[in-house]
Amino acid sequence: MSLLLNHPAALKKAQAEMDASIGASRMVAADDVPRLSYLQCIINETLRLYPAAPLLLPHESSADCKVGGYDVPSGTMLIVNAYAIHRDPAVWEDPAAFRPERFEDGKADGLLLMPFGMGRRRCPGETLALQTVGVVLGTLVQCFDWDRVDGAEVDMTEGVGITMPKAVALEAVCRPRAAMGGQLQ
Ligand code: HEM
Repeated sequence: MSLLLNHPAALKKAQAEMDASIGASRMVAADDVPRLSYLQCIINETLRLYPAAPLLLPHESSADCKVGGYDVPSGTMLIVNAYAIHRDPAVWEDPAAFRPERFEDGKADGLLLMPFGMGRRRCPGETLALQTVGVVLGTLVQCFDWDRVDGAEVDMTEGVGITMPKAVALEAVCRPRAAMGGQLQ
């Protein structure tokens, strides 16, 4: 929501997708999420810029191995900096920019996006998490018009932690959309 408030054109585009694919006679449901392609692009782009677990979880090598030419002995703690990988300018064009369109039409397929980790210890809750985020964000976009408080840019400064909190909690103004009145009673 913070990124959408700072990028009103993306918010309008998400709302238009919601209106075209679902309309106002019912609220977005879990099985709508897979076909809301722009909403998915927004979620991917948000998890790219602000992965909830920026260093994933610590891993330990179970055998001697080589990673990127470095010898890694068995029993070494390995930390993967997904935050840096997601902002690598060699991979992502204009990496600091919020641009959900970079994920449209499979354009980012094959690029290293790993907010849920990779391999055998990848997050087992990924499907549930993406479905839940899709329904919650989709509902907020479908049912309300959003504005920043006094028009001021939302502060995106990152706080400190194993997960990445916002340093300044989000405050925003929302108004029920007239067309959704029937659903919000
Ligand atoms: C947006 C939401 C979520 C994000 C961004 C997320 C991200 C992650 C990440 C980065 C890891 C570590 C992967 C690695 O180090 O390779 C992880 C592990 C894990 N996640 Fe999630 N997760 C989310 C939601 C969930 C949910 C909803 C569940 C359960 C219902 C869940 C259960 C787990 C478990 C059990 C592990 C440990 C897996 C293992 O070590 O084998 N996560 N998650």
